[in-house]
Amino acid sequence: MSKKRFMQLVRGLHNLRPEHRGCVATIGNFDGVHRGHQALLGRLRKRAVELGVPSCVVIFEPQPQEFFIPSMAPARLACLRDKQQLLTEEGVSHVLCLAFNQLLQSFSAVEFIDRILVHGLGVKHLEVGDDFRFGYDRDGDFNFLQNAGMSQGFTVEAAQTVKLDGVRISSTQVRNALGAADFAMAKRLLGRQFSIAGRVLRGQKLARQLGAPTANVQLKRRRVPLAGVYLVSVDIDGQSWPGVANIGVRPTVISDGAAHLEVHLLDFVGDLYDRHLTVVFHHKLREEQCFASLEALKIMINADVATARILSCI
Ligand SMILES: Cc1cc2nc3c(=O)[nH]c(=O)nc-3n(C[C@H](O)[C@H](O)[C@H](O)COP(=O)(O)O)c2cc1C
Ligand SMILES: Nc1ncnc2c1ncn2[C@@H]1O[C@H](COP(=O)(O)OP(=O)(O)OP(=O)(O)O)[C@@H](O)[C@H]1O
Repeated sequence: MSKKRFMQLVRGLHNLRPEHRGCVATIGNFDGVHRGHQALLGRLRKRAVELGVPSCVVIFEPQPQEFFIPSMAPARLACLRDKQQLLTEEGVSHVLCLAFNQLLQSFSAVEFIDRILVHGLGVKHLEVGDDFRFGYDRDGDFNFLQNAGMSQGFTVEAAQTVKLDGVRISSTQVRNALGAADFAMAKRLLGRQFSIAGRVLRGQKLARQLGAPTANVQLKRRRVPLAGVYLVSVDIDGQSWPGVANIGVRPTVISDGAAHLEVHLLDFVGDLYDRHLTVVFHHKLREEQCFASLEALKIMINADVATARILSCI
């Protein structure tokens, strides 16, 4: 059954309207919306129904680690658009996206509760994970929230940790699985296959000369948790095509130094510019390499395509 729903994105406290107030809420990065997040969101949904109020997820953009030390921040599993999509599928009524900046990072736990939860959202109930911490120096925890809730008129509950094979599911664990090209493990942690979605941009048109036209999927400088050449399938308007994808800086050709996602769809004829694609990753074929010539790169890409045909049985 399709879970297609409507969700409203509210950017910044100043855009909150009276109808957003009096909700049940949760807070966090929700990068990738893995199975731990999904369990928490299930509880949130249930509470919203019981209390007859909307549900709200408070997220930050950039994510706090990206604000503090951008170069050390982990790769993103999901950009804001992906999170919006995934949280919509989880039945969230609205997402409050706060800019994580100097001001927000300076909020003490008391200020955070006061300004965001009480004055901003008029929260009735808060659902958090049992390890949740917040506020300047992460000095607010579950007990702190519960005490604040008792004096400010909201309830707080902690969701039990969701584990897989005895280990707490986390965005970090998903990134590690992807880094190791363990797509089966990533699927078990996410509850779905890992994919990257984006619009097709115009490339340098070199790929045609290499015998494998590619769709360049926009990454908007987002750091992704994969690098190398992969067997993929590509969803376009409900149809799925097998393909090979490269994520990397393309050392063989003159490039801008940024990571690109390029995908060649097997046996596809047509124009993909400006279309929105979802690239689903299945298997790592090899690392990206710097070849001595375009001819050598062409031979390797042909070999990648041949391997992909064998693996996807076409
Ligand atoms: C399956 C596949 C494998 C690739 N492997 C490499 C590689 O190992 N090294 C590299 O420099 N570029 C690699 N590329 C990227 C090509 O250099 C790139 O597709 C080409 O430069 C065309 O770019 P354009 O689409 O901007 O014209 C690969 C591309 C594909 C589709
Ligand atoms: N496995 C889990 N079980 C239950 N709750 C979880 C689980 N993982 C995260 N949560 C809760 O979901 C909310 C959002 O978590 P958040 O995305 O910030 O962290 P995370 O998934 O643990 O990722 P990271 O690896 O980056 O710490 C928090 O309240 C957190 O406690």
